[in-house]
Amino acid sequence: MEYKNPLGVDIDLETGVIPGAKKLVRRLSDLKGYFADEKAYEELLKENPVVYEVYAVEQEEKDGDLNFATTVLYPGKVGREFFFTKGHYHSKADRAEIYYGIKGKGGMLLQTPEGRAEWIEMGPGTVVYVPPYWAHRTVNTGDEPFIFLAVYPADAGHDYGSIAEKGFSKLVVEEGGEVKLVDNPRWKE
Ligand SMILES: O=P(O)(O)OC[C@H]1O[C@](O)(CO)[C@@H](O)[C@@H]1O
Ligand SMILES: [Fe+2]
Repeated sequence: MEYKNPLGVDIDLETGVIPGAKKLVRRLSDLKGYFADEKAYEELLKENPVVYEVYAVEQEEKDGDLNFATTVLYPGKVGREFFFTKGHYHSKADRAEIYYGIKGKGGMLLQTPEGRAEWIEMGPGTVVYVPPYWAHRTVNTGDEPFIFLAVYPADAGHDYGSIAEKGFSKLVVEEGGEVKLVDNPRWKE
């Protein structure tokens, strides 16, 4: 038997950086078609801000193993809609996931393939259980970076397809200084 070596790393709780992790950067241009307000998107694209960064420690895609990653999701809006991660189902749809809030303020938007949406507020210390089959997207509803940890099966994979095409059934927007969930006009089952 070949055993893997255990690993301990210290997440920088201020910046979300995991030393030695693989870094991925997603700018606004990587989120084309994702935001409802296309005019506001084109306008902000001139600056093309970084929307989020991911620091991932990933294993081979094998049954039984675990990956983990921090995400630093920056504050901002496209029109009324708060900055978010792309969001995905898992390629192996029955794989679950755990999120843990580290810093800042936000939430998770989840939905079933039929479009039943749930919103869970997140702050430092919040644990979110993402059950099998639920798509998940995190949203920054605050004015500082929203940082969290995700732990997910190494063979879960990311299925971005349907979310990229039609989004979630709800949009997370600012209305009169408050966070509101409204129907996404582009959503269809
Ligand atoms: O993969 P997305 O939807 O862009 O969101 C990024 C975050 O979600 C994960 O894919 C985990 O579900 C992580 O890699 C990262 O924390
Ligand atoms: Fe996931």
